[in-house]
Amino acid sequence: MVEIPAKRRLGQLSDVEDLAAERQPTPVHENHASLVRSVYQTVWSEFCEWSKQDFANSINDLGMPPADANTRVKDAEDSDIVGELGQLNLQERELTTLTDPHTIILEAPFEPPPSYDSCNPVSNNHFTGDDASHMPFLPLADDPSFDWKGYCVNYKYFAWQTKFFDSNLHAMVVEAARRLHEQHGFSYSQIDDTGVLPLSLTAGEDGVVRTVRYQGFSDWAGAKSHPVSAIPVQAEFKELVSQFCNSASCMMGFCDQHVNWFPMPPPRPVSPRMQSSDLFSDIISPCGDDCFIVRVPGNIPAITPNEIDTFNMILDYSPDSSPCDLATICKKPCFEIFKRRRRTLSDDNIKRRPAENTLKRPPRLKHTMFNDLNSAQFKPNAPCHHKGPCNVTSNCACFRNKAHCERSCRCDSKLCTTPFRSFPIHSGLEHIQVDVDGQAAIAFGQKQDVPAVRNVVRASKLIENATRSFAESVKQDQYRCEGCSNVPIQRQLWKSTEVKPGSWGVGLFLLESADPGELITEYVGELVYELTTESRDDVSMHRQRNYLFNLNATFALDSEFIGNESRYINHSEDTPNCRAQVMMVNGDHRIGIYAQTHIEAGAELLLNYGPEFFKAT
Ligand SMILES: C[S@@+](CC[C@H](N)C(=O)[O-])C[C@H]1O[C@@H](n2cnc3c(N)ncnc32)[C@H](O)[C@@H]1O
Repeated sequence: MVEIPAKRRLGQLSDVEDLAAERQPTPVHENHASLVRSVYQTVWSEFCEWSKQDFANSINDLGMPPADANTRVKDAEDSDIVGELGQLNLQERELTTLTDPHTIILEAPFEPPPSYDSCNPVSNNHFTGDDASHMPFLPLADDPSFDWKGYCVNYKYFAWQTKFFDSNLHAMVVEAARRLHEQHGFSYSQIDDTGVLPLSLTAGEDGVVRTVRYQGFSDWAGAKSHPVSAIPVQAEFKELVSQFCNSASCMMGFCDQHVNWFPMPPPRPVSPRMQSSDLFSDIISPCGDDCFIVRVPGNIPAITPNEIDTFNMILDYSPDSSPCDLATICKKPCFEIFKRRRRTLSDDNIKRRPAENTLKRPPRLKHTMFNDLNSAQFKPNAPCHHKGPCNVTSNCACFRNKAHCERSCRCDSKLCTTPFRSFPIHSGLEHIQVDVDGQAAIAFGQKQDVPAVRNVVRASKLIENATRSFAESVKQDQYRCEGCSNVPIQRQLWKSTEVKPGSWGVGLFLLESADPGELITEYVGELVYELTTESRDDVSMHRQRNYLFNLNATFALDSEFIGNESRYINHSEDTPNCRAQVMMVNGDHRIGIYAQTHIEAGAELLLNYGPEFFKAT
């Protein structure tokens, strides 16, 4: 019998995977490694057997009859057709049967087009930091004038030496892990601890549990189901949660930029607050014929222990989810899930959530104030009066205090950075900010360095006046903040554009007109550190095409490999019609492209890249 280490005992569980491990029967084999080896070997031989047939089918799909065991692939030296075009004879069984060889000589009547790399479309910045030390491929390998030796200095390995992803190997490892987990009660870390499988399941970013999600798999019937869903939900849960962005001000789902900086805290079990009958009130329409609101649950079929575990785990963390949602996750009919929930969570033990209008208001502070963990050292900033964003150039207190803007900086009028607009009123206070719907007013006092001045103004008369004059000011467009481009950037209110041949290679053209100061688009790409900027520069300098944008003291934005249409905006020193501006948006620096003059629909967008750009390339 294998001893479960003390830290894995119930009541001291640190994570979901441990929980999953606890729910499984204790492994009965003395030697984990030999069991893992034997399961992996079985999977391996099943897979190889299947892949032979799969290979034959693939060849068949290409129009060739499947090769039999006697088929011999011709050696290169046997062949008299190597390097020549031939006609494929589909009637023949031999793999290399090509007939009627002839050579075609193409005379190139035009210059080859400049080589373009593919660029994946994205709508927001992605954090890359530094490129890995392995090189995916040698760029410009067919260009003798490229200094490939100099370029290689930036890397230690070729990717195939260290990071070669063999999807067949992944499929086998995942299937072996599934069998070990489901049939023998192994957790992922127990499997990894044996060191038998050729790939680690849990090794952070490179662990199969994570990378398997991005892989395409062949349709191997040997795996019980698709390998991704074959991973037991219990073990995947913690991994999945960590993929969500935990930045309160980020508006992107599956945000790639903050995930490493603001990791989600580990999930914690939640007490149920809804009795079974309460669940009906949340459903607007049935999810299908099996929905619990239309079908009376009768006898329900038995389910496997693993399915029960999955169901229990989801109830632990999300007990008040609708049965319709639970049914989708558990892949079971909705009425069945409802019945199981009622059986598992008895109404007698559920303390109902009070109806909304009986909710007790939490005690309020008398005044809304800053709440800083290090309050003794905390010095609120005076609002900025400089032009442009809070950055290294402005060197203002917001910038020096880092992230201070996100919490407190509501810049002075004409520089506001949130959905608030500022305007003066005659109230003895410096100015009042009213939100765009005119719902609330916040007063700023004369002395911004006293925290208490950020009181919510309670005098309803004042709010009423403020709201009225705000509405008037908006109508008259008097207080339009020229520098306030955060709202359009946050909401990605981009203009329609078109990419087509422009003044230099490909360019970007407006499809609708833009007025001065209007946001046209955001320059997005990879956030990279300086070292990576330098190594990427080797290629862009050689090609004379560069998509790097200096963002701040730490990062550059590179839209060479991922980006949006803004990467095609060409340069003009004398007649630029748009300008780039680095904005601090909810704590992140982002680059907005704004109209500098009135731009008619159809015009090419032109930006002044600045004096350094063409010196560098
Ligand atoms: C951000 S990209 C602009 C899109 C680029 N035209 C393309 O085809 O992908 C910047 C590159 O465009 C070219 N470029 C843009 N404006 C230029 C100009 N006024 N003079 C020379 N080259 C220019 C340079 O090769 C520069 O490195």
